[in-house]
Amino acid sequence: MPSPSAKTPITLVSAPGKVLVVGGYLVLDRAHSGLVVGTDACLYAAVQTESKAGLAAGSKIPIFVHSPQFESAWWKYTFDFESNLLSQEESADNGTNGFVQVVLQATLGLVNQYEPARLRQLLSSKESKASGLKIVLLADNDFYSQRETLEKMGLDLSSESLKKLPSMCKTGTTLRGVHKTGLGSSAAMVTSLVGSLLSHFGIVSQDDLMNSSASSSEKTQRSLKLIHNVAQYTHCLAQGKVGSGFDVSAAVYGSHVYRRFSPAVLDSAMAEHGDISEIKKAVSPKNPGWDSQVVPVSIPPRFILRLADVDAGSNTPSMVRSILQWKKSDPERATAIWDSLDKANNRIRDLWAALVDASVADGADYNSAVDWCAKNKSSVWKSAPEVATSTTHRLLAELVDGILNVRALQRLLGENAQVPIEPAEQTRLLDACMEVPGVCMAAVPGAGGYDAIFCVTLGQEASAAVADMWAKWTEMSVGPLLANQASSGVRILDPEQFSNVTSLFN
Ligand SMILES: Nc1ncnc2c1ncn2[C@@H]1O[C@H](COP(=O)(O)OP(=O)(O)O)[C@@H](O)[C@H]1O
Ligand SMILES: C[C@@](O)(CCOP(=O)(O)OP(=O)(O)O)CC(=O)O
Repeated sequence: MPSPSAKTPITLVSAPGKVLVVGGYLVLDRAHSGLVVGTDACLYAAVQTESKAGLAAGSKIPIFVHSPQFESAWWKYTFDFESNLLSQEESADNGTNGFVQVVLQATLGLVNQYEPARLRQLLSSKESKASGLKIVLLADNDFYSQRETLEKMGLDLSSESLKKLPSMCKTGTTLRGVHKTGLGSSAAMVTSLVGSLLSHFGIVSQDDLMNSSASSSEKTQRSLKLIHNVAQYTHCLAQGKVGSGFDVSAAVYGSHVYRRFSPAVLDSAMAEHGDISEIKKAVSPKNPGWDSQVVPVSIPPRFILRLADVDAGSNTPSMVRSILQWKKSDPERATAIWDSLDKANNRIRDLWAALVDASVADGADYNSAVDWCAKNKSSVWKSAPEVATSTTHRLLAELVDGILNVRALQRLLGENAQVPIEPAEQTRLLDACMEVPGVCMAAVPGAGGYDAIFCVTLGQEASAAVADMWAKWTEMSVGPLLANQASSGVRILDPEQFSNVTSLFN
């Protein structure tokens, strides 16, 4: 008879997806910032310490990682706390998961530096049983295209159909084969896994991940910063490059205005990634080299962010390469476009802030302006007489001009660099979105291309009208996502509220 397993509570941590509303390309340079919105679609990492009979005593901790939504997605590792080395022992189809591997190696190495006794305790033999870690990774459906699943179920590509899918449903394919929707699965996965491991081993306290926000206590800020720094480092290592990091920052802090960190902060850790003491120094919240800035933003009341993927797909790294190459080859023209785009992007950020202020200063004016604009096309807002009398009405009309200006500059950049940032097919779709009454913003997020679009609508009716238009659009297949904007970043959840997660640990 095998002896029953002893288990610790499950530590469950989630991290949101992202939409870079404005700031694509510019945010790669610390001189400029980007406005990033976090979504209520999240990645989840659940960790449990499991002690089982039959595990060999020694210095190697067995780790089992499973992504049950994918085919062939489990990996077995051991972490040796004497040598600080992670080894992959076995996996489905001999596959690897570079992101998971790098996070486990660095985060367990750090736990072993901060609290060596915690890892050793795992293997201290109790009744001849040693312990291992079981980790389950899950994602909300919006991270991956559900087109094929809906097709197999005989359902159309609509929000109503998506709502019929079980939450965190199986994708029917592998991690390599899945079509992503652009919410940033790797950044959210890395952040949730770093957060759950650091929290499981008590390196950051669970309290710090409950209601954390950019305005929380100094101790909470330190915990978030540690998770941020480890997640940025491991994400860069797994990607093999140091990007702007806005996606990891959104996964940690939720919606904000982001200014990137100077890449030099990771030089030593990236160069000698085997040396855990260098990594510890690099990721320390006290390391002054982390100069990224996170300025929280509120999304104006009654704004609804709607997202869609267009299932054509663009290669962001190659677009980035081409844009930067062109920038180098034509610095004068590029600087002029960069400066204009920077101003246009900042204008959007300022208008959002002014609209939030206006909603507080005169709620009645705010609501009546939003009511009126929600029923009319954005092209007529600025010629309505209310522009002269209502602050909110004027700001909404300026926001429309603002996003049209951003789009025009993105097209100009694309034409100059010969990169399809807002290709003609997307222009036609976005123009049609702006024609729907109550739509105040529509553009391509992030790097642009054929990946996705976002719309900001005033209220549910406009949102439904946009979804209707997408369903009828024939030039490209427009797949709505269910996600909305959300304010929270990385956070700890009560596993009891997620029976679909806890059932995977039985
Ligand atoms: N649910 C998941 N479980 C395990 N790994 C995941 C999961 N989702 C994403 N990943 C990791 O992230 C990688 C995808 O990263 P990438 O291609 O950069 O996409 P994205 O742009 O969505 O971040 C996958 O190959 C895998 O290593
Ligand atoms: C070009 C960028 O500034 C923004 C890219 O944003 P996306 O949201 O398009 O990113 P992916 O999810 O990787 O496709 C590159 C960067 O900042 O890293």
